[in-house]
Amino acid sequence: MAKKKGKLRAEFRKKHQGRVRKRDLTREFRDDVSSRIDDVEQGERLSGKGELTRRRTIAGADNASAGSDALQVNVRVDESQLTHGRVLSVHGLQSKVLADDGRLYACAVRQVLKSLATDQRGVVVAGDRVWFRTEARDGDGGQTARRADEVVTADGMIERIEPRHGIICRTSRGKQHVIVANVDAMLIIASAAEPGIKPVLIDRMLLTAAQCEIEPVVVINKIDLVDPVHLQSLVGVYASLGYRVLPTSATTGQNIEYLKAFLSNRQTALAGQSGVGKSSLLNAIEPGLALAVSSVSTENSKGRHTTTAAKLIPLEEGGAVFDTPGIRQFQLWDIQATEVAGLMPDLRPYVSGCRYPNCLHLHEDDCAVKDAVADGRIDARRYDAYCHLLEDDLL
Ligand SMILES: Nc1nc2c(ncn2[C@@H]2O[C@H](COP(=O)(O)OP(=O)(O)OP(=O)(O)O)[C@@H](O)[C@H]2O)c(=O)[nH]1
Ligand SMILES: [Zn+2]
Repeated sequence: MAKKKGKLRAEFRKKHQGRVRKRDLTREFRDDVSSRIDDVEQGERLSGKGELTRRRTIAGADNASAGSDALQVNVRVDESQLTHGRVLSVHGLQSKVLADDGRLYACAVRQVLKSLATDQRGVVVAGDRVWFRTEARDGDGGQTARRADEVVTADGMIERIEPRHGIICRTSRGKQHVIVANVDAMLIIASAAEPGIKPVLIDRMLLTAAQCEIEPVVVINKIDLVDPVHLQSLVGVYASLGYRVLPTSATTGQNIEYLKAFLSNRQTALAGQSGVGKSSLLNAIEPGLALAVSSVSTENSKGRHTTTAAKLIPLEEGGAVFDTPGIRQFQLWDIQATEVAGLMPDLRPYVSGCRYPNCLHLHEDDCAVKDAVADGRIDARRYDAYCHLLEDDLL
């Protein structure tokens, strides 16, 4: 059956020279591959059993002021015939998918999903939850570009991508590219010393987490190198804003068990500048990861900085972490100057009190945010960080 469909698909692709557009979804094609797609939002009924939803695939899926729309395709299929899994990584046209039963598959993506997405490159990303059809190994030869250390047991064809949450995007040449999806939490890792703590970096990452609607946890690693008393005021500021702050030490094991439990039921992205101890923390949490982590950290630096492939690493105790160079060196992405204050919980309550609706809270008169800084309701350091962020990155 799978083979027959594959053949039909190949014929159809050939006929349309590999490019299938929505208007090409004729009855002929749908009958051929039993693909029934229902464009619910545009009210354009093509058949009765599927849906095409327009969703924002931007950082912060529901953030009305950031980024552009992209099509995310949801083809409802008979799931009893399919296997469910998580995409660990994407290599060209192949995705490595971990099925719920622990088997690894090398999957291609059904052509109709690719053709209905606006950005074919981003049709499936690490972290995606997918339904796929398993295929015989000797099928259509989808066994290329597999790394030697990956034990892939079978091939598959991704038929459905579940709706995403927690999307992290990158903009290049004016286009949004989804890097990872279904990020439940973000560890914003700083170190108490070597390198010393940089609150501005923490603030930036907190902004991005807020924009992506991802739960942040501020981890202050290498706590063994300092007297914790010196960190009290900084920790106090973040804690008073409602952020979870966790002092850790990969060396002494402080709070490693807590972190382990936290990671065990989530998909978590790790962010933080080089040398703060991201790999060391992961190794402390799961010593068995040593190889995978050190192979990232010990590659020559050129290789390490040029790779942009996102990878989801499943953990023994459940949960998984994203290892993504692009997220490690967190930059501000796709944030407009006017939305920054609204993403900061301490500034947000005052924004509506400003005289000008588009107030940037810098040099404007009658600014409620500046008034709150002047009488101590907003921490001066946080306001200072806000001004730097705007002036250095966004204006
Ligand atoms: N004293 C102390 N040293 C630590 C701790 N965690 C990590 N280190 C050291 O800090 C250095 C950098 O640690 P890594 O784990 O490689 O840091 P990283 O954040 O993964 O760095 P990149 O891979 O460059 O992004 C290593 O020499 C570690 O031994 C800690 O809790 N305490
Ligand atoms: Zn203002």
